[in-house]
Amino acid sequence: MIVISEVIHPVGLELLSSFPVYYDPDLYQRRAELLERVATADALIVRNHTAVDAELLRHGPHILAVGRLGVGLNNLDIEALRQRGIAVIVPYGANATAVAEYVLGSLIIFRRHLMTLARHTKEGHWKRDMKGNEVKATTLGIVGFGATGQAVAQRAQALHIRVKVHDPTKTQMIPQTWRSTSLENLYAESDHITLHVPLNTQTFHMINTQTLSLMRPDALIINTARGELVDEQALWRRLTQNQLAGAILDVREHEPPSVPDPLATLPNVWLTPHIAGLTAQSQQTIAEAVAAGVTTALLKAGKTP
Ligand SMILES: O=C(O)[C@H](O)COP(=O)(O)O
Repeated sequence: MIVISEVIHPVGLELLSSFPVYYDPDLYQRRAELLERVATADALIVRNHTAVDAELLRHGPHILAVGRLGVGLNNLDIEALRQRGIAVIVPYGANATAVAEYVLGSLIIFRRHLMTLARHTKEGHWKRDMKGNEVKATTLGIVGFGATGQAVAQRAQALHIRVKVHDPTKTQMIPQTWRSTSLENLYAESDHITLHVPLNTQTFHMINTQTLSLMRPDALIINTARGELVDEQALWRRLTQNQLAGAILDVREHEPPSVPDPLATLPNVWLTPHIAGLTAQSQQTIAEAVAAGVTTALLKAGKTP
């Protein structure tokens, strides 16, 4: 039995249809039932809401493979999975284009004030005095140089944006002209900063009062990675002191954020519901890759459809 506890593109269900599948896109919300369901599971397929931890693995003694319909792994206890010898299927890079297009698209729209102008114009105004800025010759600081950071850098270069990258785990892969001497310098030099690192103990609240103080007052922060990378209270303080141009946040410390949401009241903060990586194309590619990976893992373990 393959248990799928969060939403998957239909192509994934089709590809897995030769195996018995239990699919409930809301199952992650009912933990007790999920723990019962995994008792007979050979494989589990999740997005970012299902905590695949020691407790779940205890309840799923037969699990051979875990498929992740995305690339962030902070909801998976990787060490526990490794100890059990469970195959972890991750479609690395499959939503990099989606995220990179979101980052560059929203950056241009923000710097040209296009959301405000489109609203004003529909309201009957003809306001031609709100001059936007070009992104050409500005500096984009990219934190993290995995598949997504690389996709952002390539597109930024095509737009004649100066690219600065910091990723101590991939220094040799970063072209010399893109390398930032330190994270502090990247923060200080960038007109726009975009985060593409995983959430872990080192990256939790990496954007905080101290690091925000290094940034220029006209800097824009874009976070499409994980909400917990940003100390939202510190960000709110910085924004309300007019010490930052704005923030584009696709991910939040709590999802959905609790109401009232102080950040939502600020006009220079744009919020989207964790969709930067979600396009028709990325979801299809991800489902195909995870279905193929889970199938291979099950066949290898002698589980025939
Ligand atoms: O980790 C990811 O790839 C993105 O945050 C999307 O996550 P999701 O597919 O679990 O929604």
